[in-house]
Amino acid sequence: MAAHSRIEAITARIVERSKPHREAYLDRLRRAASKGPHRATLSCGNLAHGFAVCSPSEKAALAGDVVPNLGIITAYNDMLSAHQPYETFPPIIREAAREAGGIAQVAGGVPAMCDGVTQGQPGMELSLFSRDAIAMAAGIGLSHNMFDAAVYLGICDKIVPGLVIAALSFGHLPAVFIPAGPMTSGLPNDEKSRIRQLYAEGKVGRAELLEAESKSYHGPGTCTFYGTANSNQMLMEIMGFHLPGASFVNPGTKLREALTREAAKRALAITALGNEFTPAGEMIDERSIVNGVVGLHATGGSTNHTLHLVAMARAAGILLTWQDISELSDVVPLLARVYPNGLADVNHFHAAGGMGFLIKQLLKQGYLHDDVRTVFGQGLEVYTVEAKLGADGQIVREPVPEESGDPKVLTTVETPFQSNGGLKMLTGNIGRGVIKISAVKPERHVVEAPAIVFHDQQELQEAFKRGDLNRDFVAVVRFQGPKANGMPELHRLTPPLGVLQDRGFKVALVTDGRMSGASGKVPAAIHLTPEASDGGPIAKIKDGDMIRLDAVNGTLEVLVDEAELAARAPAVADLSENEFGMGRELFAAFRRNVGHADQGASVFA
Ligand SMILES: O=C(O)C(=O)C[C@H](O)[C@H](O)COP(=O)(O)O
Ligand code: SF4
Repeated sequence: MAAHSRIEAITARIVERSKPHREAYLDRLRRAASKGPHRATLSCGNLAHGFAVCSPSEKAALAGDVVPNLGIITAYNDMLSAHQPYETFPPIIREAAREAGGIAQVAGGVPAMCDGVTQGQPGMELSLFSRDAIAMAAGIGLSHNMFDAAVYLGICDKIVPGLVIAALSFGHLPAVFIPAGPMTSGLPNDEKSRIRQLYAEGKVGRAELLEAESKSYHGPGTCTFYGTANSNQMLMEIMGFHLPGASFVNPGTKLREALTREAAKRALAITALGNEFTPAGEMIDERSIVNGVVGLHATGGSTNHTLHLVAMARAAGILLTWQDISELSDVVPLLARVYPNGLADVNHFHAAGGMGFLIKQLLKQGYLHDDVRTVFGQGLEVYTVEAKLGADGQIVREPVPEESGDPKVLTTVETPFQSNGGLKMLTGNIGRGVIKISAVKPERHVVEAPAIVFHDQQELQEAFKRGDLNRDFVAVVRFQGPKANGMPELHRLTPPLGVLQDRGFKVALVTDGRMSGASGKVPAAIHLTPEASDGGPIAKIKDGDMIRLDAVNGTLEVLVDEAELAARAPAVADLSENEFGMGRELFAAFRRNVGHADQGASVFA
């Protein structure tokens, strides 16, 4: 079915805008691909180093140019529950490669930060920059140029975006992303958040809070809320980087291992040495990017992707804007209710029909481009399935049912939870920002209240503890942009602002910083650009100024006379504390060179 007319029109606009960049990108990619297989361009010395630890038969194979070699880029570490399962993946991939007549080598590792561990801590000021550092690190691994395809082991917030930027920078190579799957369900996310609010009010102690947190985050796998990490899994499947049905199968299961083996074999099958050559940079085009944005809206995905998708697209010469994202949100229905947009978690989403059901529903009314290339072949129709383990241990893929397994979690395109995706761009005299309202009650979509200005989230938390915030107000938390301090997530603001909102006060947040993909219930205008440290008007707001946040009409205004606002001297913040400690001194060049939020907050362009 042809794509929805508005989606076709927005896609065509992106194609037109991107043309010079995309054409230059594809030209570079095709020149690189023409030199493959890439080992043939290496000297004997290069090769000898590259296969020094391989077996004699592997050396003989790698010395030639007919046996495909798979590069593994791994983001394994024990800090992220989601990435810990990757410890055992390389030997499984190597064995699967051998079974398929190929070879696999770990090309390199990349760093991975758990935003849950660094949330509210100085380390969070490295989080966004870690995306581009991950892309660089993956590039270092791939630059050995020993490979005919690559598989990427990464799941969480900045890791998948960084790996996609690398995969598209090495777009002449096929790229398959291999997930490890979600943690099994523990303490429900809404119960965890209730305990957090009780702790913020001093009604429970640290022991009760730690018990609740530990019951929620209790084992290997991705945290089960629908934050940035699980939005990444959705994106990788709907954009065709995952195999069909791979995203939300729990780690440590036979099906998980079978999917890992299958992904390794599939990557070897789509190299230039075979008949289905699928270079990543040709596979991903404007339609794939639009499909990703559609999936983000249809599932109420993380606001972080208003940064990451822009940066990822740019790596393939595709220019995606917040206006595109906002206009797609206006037409794409919300079909999933997963925490923080509901009470369910990703395991419930998967059990209700998961990605196969979602893609089938969106294809039905042309919300997705079906005529796209994927690692599994041509078109998205083959993704309207559920992957299961057959009696012989092989993967079988069955068409998803017509009905949702739980209509309260995953609904049909005929009966959406909302007629739009709830991720809006905001414009006005404070600059440009974004707001996700899929988790905000309708009566809070418009907030007008006096500003209270803070220069970091700790100040707000202290004011809350002093009892100074029991009133209607808009918290303006500024000097949190990429040039100021790396644009941290300010997710620790969610409990106090949630308590005040539950007490009946009209509260909202306006910041040049970020929120977590797990944030949601409080109206928050985030990613304000230009940021306070870059001449942004947010630096001119004073305590008591009336702020009007209107998510219905997409506006954000400080209600101050234009001449007076222009005449005000911008506030200045002392950021000396943000320049050193916990590695921040290592990222000074990133703070100096990072681009605007609506350009992806990247150091690359
Ligand atoms: O968006 C994602 O995927 C996240 O990683 C979520 C946040 O970064 C949180 O920090 C982790 O959730 P909390 O335990 O509520 O702090
Ligand atoms: S989902 Fe977020 S909090 Fe959970 S392991 Fe990944 S980065 Fe850490």
